Amino acid sequence: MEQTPVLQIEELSGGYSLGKPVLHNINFDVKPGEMVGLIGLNGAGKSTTMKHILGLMTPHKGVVLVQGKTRDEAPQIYQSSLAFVPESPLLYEELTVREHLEFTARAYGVEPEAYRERSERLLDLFHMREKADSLSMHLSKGMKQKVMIMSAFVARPPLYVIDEPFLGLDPLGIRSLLDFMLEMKQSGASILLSSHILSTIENYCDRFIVLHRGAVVAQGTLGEIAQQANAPGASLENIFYALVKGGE
Ligand SMILES: Nc1ncnc2c1ncn2[C@@H]1O[C@H](COP(=O)(O)OP(=O)(O)OP(=O)(O)O)[C@@H](O)[C@H]1O
Repeated sequence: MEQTPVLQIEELSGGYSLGKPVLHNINFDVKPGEMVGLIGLNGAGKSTTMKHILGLMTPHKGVVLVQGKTRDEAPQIYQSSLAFVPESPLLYEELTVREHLEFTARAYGVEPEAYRERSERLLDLFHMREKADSLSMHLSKGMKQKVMIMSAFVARPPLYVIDEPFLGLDPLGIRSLLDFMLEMKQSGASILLSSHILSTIENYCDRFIVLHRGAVVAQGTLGEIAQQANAPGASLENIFYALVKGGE
């Protein structure tokens, strides 16, 4: 049976000014338990797509549905159904790591018992226990990124929107993140992940959306996009190259 998507993007055109759209007629969805990779060159429109999903930008045309509703139809359900990990960490300098986790847990209405269990596990998993009571302004770049990631995972929403999370993480952090995303996926969560590290995401994502100059030029499983690129059996990197070369 077809599962109802957690995220549906239908005919989305949008951007920063009405006369100059950045996204052109984008269609894709993310179903429960799926990890979908959003890939594209610098400036292809990945972050802009994510900003539309988060409701930070208004579509010029088309809709974004989370759990079947637009943000205007059900703002509270929409907002509490997703967590975002931005490309660059945005933290409150004078809050500690633990305070960030508590703050997010409260905002998402996480029960205290669940919060304790989740936060303890995340502190261990991301090797941040030693820094749990440090102010965020005293953390390294990678540690700040870890706080953003841990905050999203403490909330446990049905949909994670994750923008280039690997930059700045050490190899252990990357592995912890990938393993934890797999665990969330297995428990039914949906993940939309953008990254340029194609060799890393190739084996983790169920499907890929290839954006080029603001339009979807291919989407599907690795095998499906390989067919679309006329590159059967190729690696994600070579498929991607075949899809976007020429357009440059
Ligand atoms: N705040 C902004 N105001 C106007 N134009 C913007 C703004 N942010 C991005 N753009 C433009 O929108 C287009 C898409 O940018 P976007 O940030 O979505 O790309 P991206 O795929 O996330 O790229 P990257 O891989 O570099 O993060 C680019 O042409 C960019 O110049």
